[in-house]
Amino acid sequence: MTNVTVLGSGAWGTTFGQILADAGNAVTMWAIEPEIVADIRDNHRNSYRLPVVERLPENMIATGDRAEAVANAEIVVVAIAAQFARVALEEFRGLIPRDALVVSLMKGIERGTGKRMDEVVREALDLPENRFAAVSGPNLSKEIARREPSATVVASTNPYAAARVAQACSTTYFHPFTSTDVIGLELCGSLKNVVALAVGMARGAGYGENTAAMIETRGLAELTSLGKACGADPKTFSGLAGVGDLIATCGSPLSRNYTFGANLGKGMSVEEATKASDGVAEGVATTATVVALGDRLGVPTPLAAAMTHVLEDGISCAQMLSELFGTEITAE
Ligand SMILES: NC(=O)C1=CN([C@@H]2O[C@H](COP(=O)(O)OP(=O)(O)OC[C@H]3O[C@@H](n4cnc5c(N)ncnc54)[C@H](O)[C@@H]3O)[C@@H](O)[C@H]2O)C=CC1
Ligand SMILES: O=C(CO)COP(=O)(O)O
Repeated sequence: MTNVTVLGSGAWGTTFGQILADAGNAVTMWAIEPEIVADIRDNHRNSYRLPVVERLPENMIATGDRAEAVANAEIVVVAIAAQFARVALEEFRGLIPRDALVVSLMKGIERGTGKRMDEVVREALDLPENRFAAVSGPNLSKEIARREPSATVVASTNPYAAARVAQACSTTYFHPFTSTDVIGLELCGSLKNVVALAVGMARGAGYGENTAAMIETRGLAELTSLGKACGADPKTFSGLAGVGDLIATCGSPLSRNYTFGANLGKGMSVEEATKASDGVAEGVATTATVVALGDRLGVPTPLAAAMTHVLEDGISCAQMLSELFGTEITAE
């Protein structure tokens, strides 16, 4: 049994807390929202972010006090909306025990700095690389909350840390694999959200399988070239965190990114789609950062660029797809 604290009690944070509790750990949930803390603590529910679960496990408690939340933690898991991760984690600086591992579940890139979540978490907490791990894979929270079988990848440059975190979240229905490719894992999780926005948009506009397959395949190529230029292992992109997560996210209305895109495709504005979203659609903030990253590395990012025009200039799905094609005929 390990003492694990989860920072952020949204849909995925709470679901991951349930996995950790099912795996036999003592789980403490922390949230910035007092009503969520009270609901988990008093009712064993998170009716705000995860109503699909009738009763959360008994070995899962909650507090809104930062110092109390992490005082005895051996593993600290971070599941906060990516754009708020830095500011939220800076409040925990100096509070987390010196030997605790810190794990990011987040799938996004920080706007302004263009930094991945492994960089943001380590900077905010002043954390050495060997105490960091990231978890990413085809993990739609509502399915896993119902304990449907699924798998994920735990990556750390420290194989001991990856193995320890994988052990802590291994259950009969949730199977973690390990990896040392943190950069690849982070990029897969963040960039697939941009692809899911585009596929959702095409679906919302009424297009079928060919269009979806085209966006997914070209999106994967874009994600892989960017990843390679950043030093990622290309194998990661064909694994669970890459193709696996693309299949899950681009194919399911349970994905907030897919649904956000679908709402745009049906004619909603970005503001309307944001209001309609059931939680954070990380791809919205990540899209422009992908274009900037591509520009910096000299890697073309036509899909992210076309989606930036959707999000910033309101172009239609048909215009987005025609931008994606371009006018030049090239080798695949
Ligand atoms: N929902 C899912 O199926 C999955 C989500 N993820 C990733 O996990 C991360 C969290 O996702 P969800 O829990 O589903 O999102 P959510 O929208 O349900 O919850 C977001 C969380 O961020 C917290 N937050 C926002 N601003 C904050 C601040 N300033 N200080 C402290 N906390 C703050 C909220 O309180 C909430 O707990 C995202 O990066 C997402 O991409 C990864 C895998 C699966
Ligand atoms: O990352 C996810 C599934 O693996 C969840 O996707 P959304 O954030 O789009 O809901």
